Amino acid sequence: MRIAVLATGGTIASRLDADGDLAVTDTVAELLAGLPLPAGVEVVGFDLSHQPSFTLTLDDMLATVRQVRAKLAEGFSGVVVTHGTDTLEETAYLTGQLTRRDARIVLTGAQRGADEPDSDARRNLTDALQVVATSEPVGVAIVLGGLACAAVEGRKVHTSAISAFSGGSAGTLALVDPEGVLRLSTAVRGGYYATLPLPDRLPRVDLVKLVAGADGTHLRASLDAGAAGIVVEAFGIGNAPPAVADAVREAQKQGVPVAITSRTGAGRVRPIYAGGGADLARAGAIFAGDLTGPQARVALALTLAHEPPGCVPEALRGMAEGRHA
Ligand SMILES: NC(=O)C[C@H](N)C(=O)O
Repeated sequence: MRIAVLATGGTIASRLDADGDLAVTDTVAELLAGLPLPAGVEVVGFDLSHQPSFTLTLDDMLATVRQVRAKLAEGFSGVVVTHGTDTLEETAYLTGQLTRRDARIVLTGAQRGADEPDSDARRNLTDALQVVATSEPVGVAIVLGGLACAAVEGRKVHTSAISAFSGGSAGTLALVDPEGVLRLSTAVRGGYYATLPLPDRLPRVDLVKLVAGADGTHLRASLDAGAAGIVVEAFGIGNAPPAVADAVREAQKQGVPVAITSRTGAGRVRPIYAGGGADLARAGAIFAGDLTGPQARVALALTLAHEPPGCVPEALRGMAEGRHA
């Protein structure tokens, strides 16, 4: 089985520089040097970029997905992407919606630099190769800290712990250790735009997190900045003060969709409170299921790039509910 390893940068490829700061240094050849490979696996490495993931844009991430699709089209059986963990969930969500749910694609990274004695860099890459090459495909996944979660479910939940990713309510797809891969579940969401050509670029979509006493200032700033869509991390089950609903109405008038998520990080949003979510829904906001703010932001950018304006709400709900385009 031939596996392509696409390196983009991140801590997995970083070492301390002369100032004592972590900086991306390692090439894919250095990442792979001396790495134990699963039996029957041949690996070919490609350097896509050398960036910490906090500098990546959605279009950089789209370029990575383009390379992932290209490698599969060239006949590679699977692809591993090495990536910084800070924004890995965005690239993972994008990849997960733009490729087939059962494709052999794994994204991985590390929490400790490659020159730390207890670095997780080599272990995570070894685990990623095990998962991507396992006999029954696990699907498009994030592998870090000994577990795999679905690419469209994963989110970074710890600043420094080795086990920094969670699959949220969807849980864990598989455990991975030197014994091998132990499958636990199957992803039900993902692959929404797997069969369509990739868009050339993704539109600007902003994410606004609400705090008590918030008004419409930040939504209006996003409109002024030319955002094509806005995601709000609202309170609880999807509530916001009336001033935010006023800003949603303004966005609606300008043809800019606003999606509602919850800043709680788990559970589905529903428009059930008078003066809160019910007013947001009447103002035209789209309730984005249980997507996190960053997931909904990528999902909204994807729907805006693929759909005529009238179909954006339905497509966004479809992605959140695990339907397929
Ligand atoms: N652990 C990491 O990879 C974090 C790093 N700052 C990055 O995202 O590039």
